[in-house]
Amino acid sequence: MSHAPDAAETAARSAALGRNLSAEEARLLAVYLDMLVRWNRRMNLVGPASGLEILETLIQDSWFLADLLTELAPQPGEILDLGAGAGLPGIPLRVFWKSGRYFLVEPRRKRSIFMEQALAVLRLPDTFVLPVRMEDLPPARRKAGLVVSRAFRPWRELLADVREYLAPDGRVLIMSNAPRPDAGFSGYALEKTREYAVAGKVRFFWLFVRRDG
Ligand SMILES: C[S@@+](CC[C@H](N)C(=O)[O-])C[C@H]1O[C@@H](n2cnc3c(N)ncnc32)[C@H](O)[C@@H]1O
Repeated sequence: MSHAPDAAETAARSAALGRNLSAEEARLLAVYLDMLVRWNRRMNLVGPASGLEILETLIQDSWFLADLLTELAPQPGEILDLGAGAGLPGIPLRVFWKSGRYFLVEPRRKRSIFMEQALAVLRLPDTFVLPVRMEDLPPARRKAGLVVSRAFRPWRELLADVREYLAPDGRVLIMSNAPRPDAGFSGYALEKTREYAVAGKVRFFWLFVRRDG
Protein backbone atom coordinates (compact mmCIF):
# COMPACT_ATOMS: atom_id res chain seq x y z
CA MET A 1 0.00 0.00 0.00
CA SER A 2 1.41 3.42 -0.92
CA HIS A 3 0.82 5.19 2.36
CA ALA A 4 3.14 7.97 3.54
CA PRO A 5 3.63 8.57 7.27
CA ASP A 6 3.02 12.00 8.78
CA ALA A 7 5.66 13.68 10.94
CA ALA A 8 4.53 11.98 14.15
CA GLU A 9 4.53 8.54 12.54
CA THR A 10 7.91 9.23 10.91
CA ALA A 11 9.35 10.20 14.30
CA ALA A 12 7.85 7.16 16.04
CA ARG A 13 9.07 4.71 13.40
CA SER A 14 12.53 6.28 13.32
CA ALA A 15 12.76 6.07 17.12
CA ALA A 16 11.84 2.38 16.89
CA LEU A 17 14.71 2.03 14.40
CA GLY A 18 17.06 3.71 16.89
CA ARG A 19 17.06 7.29 15.63
CA ASN A 20 15.58 10.12 17.63
CA LEU A 21 14.59 12.84 15.19
CA SER A 22 14.14 16.50 16.01
CA ALA A 23 10.67 17.85 15.21
CA GLU A 24 12.12 19.61 12.14
CA GLU A 25 13.88 16.47 10.89
CA ALA A 26 10.64 14.48 11.24
CA ARG A 27 8.66 17.16 9.44
CA LEU A 28 11.13 17.36 6.54
CA LEU A 29 11.39 13.58 6.13
CA ALA A 30 7.60 13.20 6.21
CA VAL A 31 7.19 15.85 3.50
CA TYR A 32 9.83 14.14 1.33
CA LEU A 33 8.27 10.69 1.86
CA ASP A 34 4.83 12.04 0.99
CA MET A 35 6.10 13.57 -2.27
CA LEU A 36 8.08 10.45 -3.12
CA VAL A 37 5.10 8.14 -2.58
CA ARG A 38 2.77 10.37 -4.62
CA TRP A 39 5.17 10.88 -7.55
CA ASN A 40 6.20 7.22 -7.45
CA ARG A 41 2.65 6.22 -8.41
CA ARG A 42 3.09 7.99 -11.74
CA MET A 43 6.76 7.38 -12.51
CA ASN A 44 9.46 4.96 -11.55
CA LEU A 45 11.45 6.73 -8.81
CA VAL A 46 12.12 4.10 -6.15
CA GLY A 47 11.33 0.39 -5.68
CA PRO A 48 9.42 0.37 -2.37
CA ALA A 49 5.91 1.82 -2.62
CA SER A 50 5.09 2.73 0.97
CA GLY A 51 6.61 5.58 2.94
CA LEU A 52 7.51 3.41 5.92
CA GLU A 53 9.23 0.90 3.66
CA ILE A 54 11.20 3.73 2.01
CA LEU A 55 12.13 5.03 5.45
CA GLU A 56 13.37 1.62 6.58
CA THR A 57 15.19 0.55 3.45
CA LEU A 58 16.49 3.80 1.90
CA ILE A 59 16.38 6.75 4.30
CA GLN A 60 18.28 5.03 7.08
CA ASP A 61 21.41 4.93 4.92
CA SER A 62 21.33 8.71 4.81
CA TRP A 63 21.24 9.28 8.55
CA PHE A 64 24.11 6.87 9.11
CA LEU A 65 26.00 8.59 6.31
CA ALA A 66 25.33 11.99 7.93
CA ASP A 67 26.97 10.76 11.14
CA LEU A 68 30.09 9.70 9.26
CA LEU A 69 30.33 12.92 7.24
CA THR A 70 29.85 15.09 10.33
CA GLU A 71 33.15 13.67 11.66
CA LEU A 72 35.22 14.63 8.60
CA ALA A 73 38.01 17.16 8.98
CA PRO A 74 38.23 19.24 6.96
CA GLN A 75 34.61 19.32 5.86
CA PRO A 76 34.26 19.20 2.07
CA GLY A 77 33.45 22.46 0.28
CA GLU A 78 31.57 21.03 -2.68
CA ILE A 79 29.83 17.68 -2.81
CA LEU A 80 28.68 15.88 -5.97
CA ASP A 81 25.91 13.28 -5.59
CA LEU A 82 26.13 11.41 -8.90
CA GLY A 83 23.09 9.70 -10.41
CA ALA A 84 20.93 11.06 -7.59
CA GLY A 85 17.65 9.73 -9.07
CA ALA A 86 14.86 10.85 -6.74
CA GLY A 87 17.39 12.37 -4.31
CA LEU A 88 19.05 9.38 -2.67
CA PRO A 89 21.11 9.52 -0.63
CA GLY A 90 21.29 13.33 -0.92
CA ILE A 91 17.92 14.80 0.02
CA PRO A 92 17.47 12.97 3.33
CA LEU A 93 21.21 13.33 3.95
CA ARG A 94 20.84 17.13 3.81
CA VAL A 95 18.14 16.97 6.47
CA PHE A 96 20.88 15.78 8.86
CA TRP A 97 24.14 17.14 7.43
CA LYS A 98 24.19 20.70 6.16
CA SER A 99 27.88 21.35 5.49
CA GLY A 100 29.25 22.58 2.14
CA ARG A 101 27.47 23.08 -1.19
CA TYR A 102 25.66 19.93 -2.32
CA PHE A 103 24.92 19.17 -5.99
CA LEU A 104 22.45 16.45 -6.98
CA VAL A 105 23.48 15.36 -10.48
CA GLU A 106 20.76 13.61 -12.48
CA PRO A 107 20.23 13.72 -16.27
CA ARG A 108 16.77 12.10 -16.41
CA ARG A 109 14.40 15.03 -16.65
CA LYS A 110 11.48 13.63 -14.64
CA ARG A 111 13.80 12.74 -11.79
CA SER A 112 15.55 16.11 -11.75
CA ILE A 113 12.17 17.88 -11.86
CA PHE A 114 11.03 15.80 -8.89
CA MET A 115 14.14 16.82 -6.93
CA GLU A 116 13.69 20.49 -7.87
CA GLN A 117 10.11 20.35 -6.62
CA ALA A 118 11.18 18.61 -3.43
CA LEU A 119 13.91 21.19 -2.77
CA ALA A 120 11.46 24.04 -3.41
CA VAL A 121 9.27 22.68 -0.63
CA LEU A 122 11.96 21.47 1.79
CA ARG A 123 14.28 24.50 1.50
CA LEU A 124 17.39 22.53 2.41
CA PRO A 125 20.50 24.71 2.78
CA ASP A 126 22.98 25.02 -0.11
CA THR A 127 21.50 22.07 -2.00
CA PHE A 128 21.07 22.24 -5.79
CA VAL A 129 20.03 20.06 -8.73
CA LEU A 130 22.22 19.81 -11.82
CA PRO A 131 20.09 18.17 -14.55
CA VAL A 132 23.03 16.82 -16.58
CA ARG A 133 25.16 13.72 -17.03
CA MET A 134 28.28 13.91 -14.93
CA GLU A 135 30.33 13.95 -18.15
CA ASP A 136 28.65 17.26 -19.01
CA LEU A 137 29.43 19.00 -15.72
CA PRO A 138 31.10 22.38 -16.29
CA PRO A 139 34.75 22.91 -15.22
CA ALA A 140 33.58 24.90 -12.17
CA ARG A 141 31.91 21.76 -10.79
CA ARG A 142 34.98 19.54 -11.21
CA LYS A 143 36.74 20.33 -7.94
CA ALA A 144 34.63 18.39 -5.48
CA GLY A 145 35.77 17.79 -1.92
CA LEU A 146 33.52 14.75 -1.83
CA VAL A 147 31.70 12.51 -4.32
CA VAL A 148 28.85 10.37 -3.06
CA SER A 149 26.52 8.09 -5.01
CA ARG A 150 24.16 5.22 -4.46
CA ALA A 151 23.46 2.44 -6.96
CA PHE A 152 25.31 4.41 -9.64
CA ARG A 153 28.44 2.56 -10.83
CA PRO A 154 30.59 -0.35 -9.60
CA TRP A 155 33.03 1.12 -7.11
CA ARG A 156 36.29 0.59 -9.02
CA GLU A 157 34.78 2.10 -12.14
CA LEU A 158 33.43 4.98 -10.10
CA LEU A 159 36.82 5.72 -8.50
CA ALA A 160 38.47 5.81 -11.93
CA ASP A 161 35.70 7.88 -13.53
CA VAL A 162 35.43 10.56 -10.83
CA ARG A 163 39.12 11.28 -10.29
CA GLU A 164 39.04 14.26 -12.64
CA TYR A 165 36.04 15.70 -10.76
CA LEU A 166 37.88 15.85 -7.44
CA ALA A 167 39.94 18.52 -5.70
CA PRO A 168 43.50 17.31 -4.87
CA ASP A 169 42.47 15.88 -1.48
CA GLY A 170 38.93 15.08 -2.55
CA ARG A 171 37.18 12.06 -1.16
CA VAL A 172 34.87 9.39 -2.59
CA LEU A 173 32.26 7.67 -0.47
CA ILE A 174 31.25 4.14 -1.46
CA MET A 175 28.23 2.29 -0.05
CA SER A 176 28.92 -1.44 0.01
CA ASN A 177 27.79 -4.80 1.36
CA ALA A 178 31.41 -5.89 1.95
CA PRO A 179 33.44 -4.89 5.03
CA ARG A 180 36.55 -3.65 3.20
CA PRO A 181 37.74 -3.15 -0.36
CA ASP A 182 40.38 -5.56 -1.56
CA ALA A 183 43.15 -4.19 -3.77
CA GLY A 184 42.48 -2.18 -6.89
CA PHE A 185 42.11 1.42 -5.85
CA SER A 186 45.33 2.98 -7.09
CA GLY A 187 45.34 6.76 -6.98
CA TYR A 188 43.45 6.68 -3.68
CA ALA A 189 44.06 5.86 -0.03
CA LEU A 190 41.41 4.24 2.12
CA GLU A 191 40.66 6.82 4.83
CA LYS A 192 38.09 4.86 6.83
CA THR A 193 35.38 2.23 6.77
CA ARG A 194 32.23 2.17 8.86
CA GLU A 195 29.78 -0.63 9.58
CA TYR A 196 26.09 -0.05 10.17
CA ALA A 197 22.91 -2.11 10.05
CA VAL A 198 19.67 -1.52 8.19
CA ALA A 199 16.67 -3.85 8.31
CA GLY A 200 18.77 -6.53 9.98
CA LYS A 201 21.45 -6.41 7.27
CA VAL A 202 24.97 -5.16 7.85
CA ARG A 203 26.21 -2.55 5.39
CA PHE A 204 29.41 -0.56 5.06
CA PHE A 205 30.69 2.83 4.04
CA TRP A 206 34.15 3.07 2.52
CA LEU A 207 35.75 6.48 2.35
CA PHE A 208 38.62 7.00 -0.10
CA VAL A 209 40.82 10.06 -0.43
CA ARG A 210 42.50 11.02 -3.69
CA ARG A 211 46.27 10.73 -3.63
CA ASP A 212 48.57 12.11 -6.33
CA GLY A 213 51.98 10.82 -7.26
C1 LIG B 1 19.96 3.08 -10.25
S1 LIG B 1 19.65 4.82 -10.26
C2 LIG B 1 20.04 5.26 -8.60
C3 LIG B 1 19.31 6.49 -8.17
C4 LIG B 1 19.54 6.89 -6.71
N1 LIG B 1 20.94 7.18 -6.43
C5 LIG B 1 19.02 5.82 -5.76
O1 LIG B 1 19.83 5.22 -5.05
O2 LIG B 1 17.80 5.59 -5.75
C6 LIG B 1 21.04 5.47 -11.18
C7 LIG B 1 20.81 6.91 -11.67
O3 LIG B 1 21.98 7.37 -12.36
C8 LIG B 1 21.56 8.22 -13.41
N2 LIG B 1 22.65 8.29 -14.39
C9 LIG B 1 22.94 7.41 -15.39
N3 LIG B 1 24.01 7.82 -16.08
C10 LIG B 1 24.45 8.96 -15.51
C11 LIG B 1 25.54 9.86 -15.77
N4 LIG B 1 26.37 9.64 -16.78
N5 LIG B 1 25.68 10.94 -14.98
C12 LIG B 1 24.83 11.15 -13.94
N6 LIG B 1 23.77 10.35 -13.66
C13 LIG B 1 23.59 9.27 -14.43
C14 LIG B 1 20.30 7.56 -13.93
O4 LIG B 1 19.48 8.46 -14.65
C15 LIG B 1 19.65 7.05 -12.64
O5 LIG B 1 18.70 7.97 -12.12
